[in-house]
Amino acid sequence: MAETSPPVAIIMGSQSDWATMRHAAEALDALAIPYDARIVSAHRTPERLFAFAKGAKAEGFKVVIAGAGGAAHLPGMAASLTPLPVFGVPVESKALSGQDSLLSIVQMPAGIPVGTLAIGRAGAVNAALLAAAVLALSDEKLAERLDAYRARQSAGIAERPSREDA
Ligand SMILES: Nc1c(C(=O)O)ncn1[C@@H]1O[C@H](COP(=O)(O)O)[C@@H](O)[C@H]1O
Repeated sequence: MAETSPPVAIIMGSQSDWATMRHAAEALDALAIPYDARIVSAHRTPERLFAFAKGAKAEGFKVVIAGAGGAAHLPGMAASLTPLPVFGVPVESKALSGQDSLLSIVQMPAGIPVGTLAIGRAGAVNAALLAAAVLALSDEKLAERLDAYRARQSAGIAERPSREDA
């Protein structure tokens, strides 16, 4: 099948996850990496999950970023259905502050890995940066953009703390 999809799929269990997952999208934007963002739920849209994950590689995706909260089965189920690398982002839940999401994603049985990130925004950003690092292995121009991103980040950190917040 012809490769038509962008390299990164960002999937999430619910519209409510976008507030977190948009940070992954913004990090990919900053690196000029195209992506497709979709709502896919192992619980609420299992057929959609199955179709997406079974077809993701043939569609042309290279990496999947999957964010979910609470009983966050989406990343693990996606990983069970695709050979692509899956990075899981635990979305912060109201009841348990994302501890439930984190443990649901990180405790995969040996054999079906999900690269699990931190809870919330930092995890979403870092999932995008890990996806970028994977893609940069075979894309020299992207590797340069990733280096520049890190250099800008370093340059933006003051050497001494401002005392204004004290
Ligand atoms: N964890 C999952 C899955 C899944 O794992 O398939 N599908 C939806 N959800 C999660 O339910 C939470 C609440 O969803 P709503 O805000 O729609 O009630 C979301 O964080 C979503 O990721």
